[in-house]
Amino acid sequence: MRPSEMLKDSCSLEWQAATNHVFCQELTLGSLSLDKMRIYLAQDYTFIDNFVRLAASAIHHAPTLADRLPLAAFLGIIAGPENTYFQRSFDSLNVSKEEQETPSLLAPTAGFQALMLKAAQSGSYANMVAVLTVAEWVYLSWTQNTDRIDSPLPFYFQEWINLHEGEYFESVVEHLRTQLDRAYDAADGAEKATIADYFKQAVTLEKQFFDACYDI
Ligand SMILES: Cc1ncc(CO)c(N)n1
Repeated sequence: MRPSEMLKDSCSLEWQAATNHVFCQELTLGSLSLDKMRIYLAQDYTFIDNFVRLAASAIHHAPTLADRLPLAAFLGIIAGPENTYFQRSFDSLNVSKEEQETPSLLAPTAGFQALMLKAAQSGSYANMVAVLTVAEWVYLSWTQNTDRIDSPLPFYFQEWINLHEGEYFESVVEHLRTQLDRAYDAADGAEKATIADYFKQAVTLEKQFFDACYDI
């Protein structure tokens, strides 16, 4: 079995909770309250900032140019179309400049920030790709797990789905999983335990990140 599959299976309850979350179901059905979407997007924009920094560290630590380039190309999507998506959504949903730029961080957002920083500062490529793989694979999985409706969704729902499904995004997740598989295979016992810990913490935070939008 691929190490990435084994890591996923070792926290399957948390994985199911994150990838079948009511937030994702409501978003894809168009029934998600706009207040929850505003909270989510403002929190997630700070997640994206830390994701870009962690991905940049991973790009630096990847073994070869061939390993580096797919993540570098993906950062271009985040810096381009995904960033524009956030700006257009903030405008359309009337999220204030203050909420966009300096929202008070909810606990899972702060937790993710700390985990990403810790992974980057560990200097271990394996730890970095463990967190990055979870972030993208959980999103691919929820787009695959959710139901769709025939009538058109507002762009701030539809484009968030589009950014996390399809052939290109599947190739990003496959690249990250392959990087994680190799780094895990090359790790010793203690390092493997650390990688598994990063993986599970990230999955738990993904679930809590959605939960937090309902707690306010
Ligand atoms: C919290 C979170 N996890 C994963 C993704 C996917 O990039 C995201 N945008 N936000």
